[in-house]
Order: sequence, then C-alpha cells, then structure tokens
Amino acid sequence: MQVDISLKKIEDRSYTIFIEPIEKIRNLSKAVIVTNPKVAGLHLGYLLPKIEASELYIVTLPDGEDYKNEQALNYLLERLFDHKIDRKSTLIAFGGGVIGDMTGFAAAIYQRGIDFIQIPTTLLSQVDASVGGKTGINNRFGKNLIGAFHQPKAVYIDTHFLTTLPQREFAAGVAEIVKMAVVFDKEFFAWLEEHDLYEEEHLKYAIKRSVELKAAIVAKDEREGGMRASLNYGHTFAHVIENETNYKRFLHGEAVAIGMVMANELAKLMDLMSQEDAQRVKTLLEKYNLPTCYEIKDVDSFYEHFFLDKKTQADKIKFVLPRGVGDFVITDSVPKERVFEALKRFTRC
Ligand SMILES: NC(=O)c1ccc[n+]([C@@H]2O[C@H](COP(=O)([O-])OP(=O)(O)OC[C@H]3O[C@@H](n4cnc5c(N)ncnc54)[C@H](O)[C@@H]3O)[C@@H](O)[C@H]2O)c1
Ligand SMILES: O=C(O)C(=O)C[C@@H](O)[C@H](O)[C@H](O)COP(=O)(O)O
Ligand SMILES: [Zn+2]
Repeated sequence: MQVDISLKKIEDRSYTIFIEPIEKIRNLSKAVIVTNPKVAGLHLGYLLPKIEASELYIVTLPDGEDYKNEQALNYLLERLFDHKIDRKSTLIAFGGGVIGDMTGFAAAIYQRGIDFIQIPTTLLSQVDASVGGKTGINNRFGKNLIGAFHQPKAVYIDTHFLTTLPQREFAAGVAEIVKMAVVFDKEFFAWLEEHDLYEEEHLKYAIKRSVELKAAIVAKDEREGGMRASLNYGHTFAHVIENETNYKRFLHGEAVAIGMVMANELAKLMDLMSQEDAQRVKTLLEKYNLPTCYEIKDVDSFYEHFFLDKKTQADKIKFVLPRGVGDFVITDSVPKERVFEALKRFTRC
C-alpha cells in the first residue's frame, strides 16, 4: 500500500509514503539513524539489516518532549560534524514525532539542508507527524516556535513497531486520527465510531485514511498559507496546555484531544457546531480513554498565550472551528468575549 504526495509547484519535493513492512532501504551513501534509547533498544535490531548505506552511524537523543529543544538539537548537529556528514548524506528519523521533528529540523539546517527519511514508530507519528515536512523544536515561549518546512525524501510506515507501544501512546495517536476525520471526512468519522482500532485491519485502514487526508491537504498548501491550518484543529488550545504544564502532564495527542473539545465549545457558541456533533467527538475520544478536560487556572493568561501561536497574525488569533463533523472554518474574527466564554467553561472539570 502506498500514498503519493505530489507537491505540485516544485516536483522534486514530492515523495512516497510506504505503508507496509519495510524490506530494504537501498543505495544510501553516508547515513545517520537518529533515535532515542527506548526505540533503539526495542527496534534497532529489526531496522539495521534493512538499511543499505556506504557508511552508517547512529545518534541517540534523550527521550521525550522535554528534550525537543536547542540543546538536544545542538548535540545532534555536533555529532553530524563529528561523523563528517556531507550534503549527499541522509538522516533517518527513527522514533516518534519528537525524533521526527528534531531530525527533520537538523536536516533542514545542516549545511543549509540535506536529505532525510522518516521511519515513524508511534501511531501519532505514523498518522500525522512523519508526513508533511513540518519540523522544529520548542523553546520557553512555546511549542514548535523554531523550525522549518523540510519535506522528507520518503516515509516508511511499518505497523510492526506499534506492537510495543504503550496504550496511552496509542490513544494519543488516535486523537490525531479523530482530528483528521472531524475536519475532513464525516464518513471516516462515522466509520471510526463503528470500528475498534485495537483490531489490526481496522488500524491499518485508519492509518492509510489519515495519511491520505493529510497528504492531500499538504499537497495543496505545503507551507500553511491557508487551508493547511485545518490540521491545527484543537492545537491552538493544546499548545497552551502543553506549555502551561511544561510538557510533563499530557502527551501531545492528549492535549490535542482536550483542545478539540475546547474548540468545539467555541464552535457551539459561534453556532457552527451542534451539541450533538460535539458530543459525538467527545464520546469517540472517551472511548480511547483520552482526556477531554483541563482546568484553566487563569483565563487571562491562557488567552494571552494565543498571541504566541504561529497562526496569530497582526494581533488576530486564528481559530480552526468545526462546522459540524466533516467540515471546518478558519476564522480570525471570533469576538474576544466568545473566546472567554468558551474558556470559562473549563475553569472546572
Ligand atoms: N511535524 C508534524 O507534522 C507533527 C504532527 C503531530 C505531532 N508532532 C509532534 O510530535 C510529537 C509527539 O510525537 P509522539 O506522540 O510520537 O511522541 P514521542 O516522539 O515523544 O514518542 C512517545 C513515546 O513513545 C516512545 N516510543 C516511540 N516508538 C515506540 C515504540 N514503537 N514502542 C514503544 N515506545 C515507543 C518514545 O520513545 C516516547 O517515549 C510532539 O512533539 C508533536 O509536536 C509533529
Ligand atoms: O502538519 C500540520 O500542519 C499540523 O498542524 C499537524 C499537527 O498535528 C502538529 O502537531 C503540528 O506540529 C502543529 O503545527 P504548528 O505549526 O502549530 O506547530
Ligand atoms: Zn498535532
């Protein structure tokens, strides 16, 4: 099974997303596998025989969102210089979204840009993070605030890796699947309501459908000039929650689950979404034990955080709001009072 992503304007950035067991990745010159100790311990033995490169190095970064930062990035760049990585070399991101985002960003800036490929090992990175070329790191001001658009040369999605994924991480991936369905595809959403993703065949279908949906929007709007912002549904809120809790309390997908419920509250207040559709989304998230509430301690400060969001421009906060299940609007004209009204509904959980 494979999905082709065609970036129309500059064809050489198009690539294939393979959704099948990895057989061989051939003809690499110098290559560096970037991973973390957990993924290396579990899966490097499976991957190594499948990589054919003239020279192969492994760099391990510390595990976790806490380390998606300048220090870890700098450590990675220094190892690349140590190994005399050149402009014909390839980085291989082998891990979840954190490894993917950091490796992609290192590839974007090392010697002004080298190739990288994505081998995502979490559900979240298989359905979302490995596709589309958003790369970057966090800093103390917020999430993904330093980064670049840099497309991988290929993505290899092998569900073998998911056999070792903890339940909580699995559910975090489901949150991004639900996101794609709510904004783009009401039939897929209804299918998700009817099918259990713990069954392998169902999971494979959900991965394929999510990747197709993401690839389609990225192909139309690679650099988020417009419609790609739809993939940020729930994230305007999620990024504030992640930052306020120092990336420790919630996984990214969990914060996105809460963020979608918050966005839905706002969409209801704007008469865009019915209570019934909002409840369907919440019920689906709850089915996978995802959190759907975060107690906002200080509404003013939560609101102020929105101004650091990359979608906020000229002091106008841009929200992605569902227009029911399967449709959305991107709007920067939500009255401040409405936003406060929605946020105040989360001062108690
Ligand atoms: N670039 C994008 O388009 C995009 C999209 C969505 C999310 N993201 C980013 O991705 C990150 C979240 O990604 P994530 O949820 O994969 O988190 P993660 O990369 O932190 O991985 C989650 C945990 O699972 C472990 N792990 C990875 N593979 C495993 C496996 N097969 N078995 C057992 N454990 C495994 C990791 O070591 C880690 O501890 C966030 O930083 C988010 O901002 C980026
Ligand atoms: O690919 C995209 O576009 C997304 O928005 C995917 C999101 O799931 C992802 O979390 C992304 O990193 C958020 O984008 P950001 O530009 O708000 O950092
Ligand atoms: Zn996300």
